[in-house]
Amino acid sequence: QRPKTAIICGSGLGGLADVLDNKTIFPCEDIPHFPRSTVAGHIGRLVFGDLSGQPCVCMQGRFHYYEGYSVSTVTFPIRVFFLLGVEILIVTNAAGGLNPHFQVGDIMFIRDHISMLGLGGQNPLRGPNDERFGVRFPCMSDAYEQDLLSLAMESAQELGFLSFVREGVYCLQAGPSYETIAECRALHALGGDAVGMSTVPEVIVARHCGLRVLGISLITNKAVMNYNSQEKANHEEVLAGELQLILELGKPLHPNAWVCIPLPS
Ligand SMILES: O=P(O)(O)O[C@H]1O[C@H](CO)[C@@H](O)[C@H]1O
Ligand SMILES: Nc1nc2[nH]cnc2c(=O)[nH]1
Repeated sequence: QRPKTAIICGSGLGGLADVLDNKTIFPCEDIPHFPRSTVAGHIGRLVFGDLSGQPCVCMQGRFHYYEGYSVSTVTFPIRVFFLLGVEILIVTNAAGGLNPHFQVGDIMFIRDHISMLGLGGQNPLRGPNDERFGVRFPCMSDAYEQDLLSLAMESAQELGFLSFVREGVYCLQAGPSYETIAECRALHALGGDAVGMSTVPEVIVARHCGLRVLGISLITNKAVMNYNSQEKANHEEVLAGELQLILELGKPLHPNAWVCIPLPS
């Protein structure tokens, strides 16, 4: 059965694919033209299976611009999903919290994004437009679908997760270095609630070809905003994020728990 939903697992969040039933797994290196995953916490394989009885594909490990790939290579899998018949894309990521009210372990449903890469000219749709996928000038004011966001909020409420579920604006910076204190302050002043190095190019390509998008950030660390702080962003802490959330939620974990994934039928 062809998947209707694709889920991209963020840093350290590949465990999400473990909850699929009837799994069929393809390593990315066996798929023609797919990039290779080079980052710790990104296994690099496509896992097909059923989530709550619905056919899904999970990309266990994504590709990033800072790995040396162009933004169009990073987003190649999205077009493959589209051609497979996927209609809904759920993008997840690990992100640093810019909003002072956010805590480590919070889940942020993405309301909107600010792309430092995109504003700087690195848009995955740059170049000749392939009309088979979408229009030359796609709208992005509705990039993150309100209905999916409301559904996600309802699921979070049903699961009793509202105390640590937020909504906010995700900022993309190119990486791989983490932000300076001044950059964190600037991104927050611009309206950013969380910062990371992924997701936005995937969302742009998904919206171009008409996929419905739900974006979810797991706040794995608080961005350092103050020169007196001794905190230092590091990838080990980012990868521990899922563990932190599992501890917070307690066990046994609801199969869809950490992201409250709503799958519209
Ligand atoms: O966005 P994902 O892939 O979840 O990973 C985030 O975590 C890594 C940095 O620790 C960066 O790759 C950043 O983008
Ligand atoms: N850029 C960036 N990416 C992250 N991914 C997880 N945490 C962070 C962070 O603080 N900054």
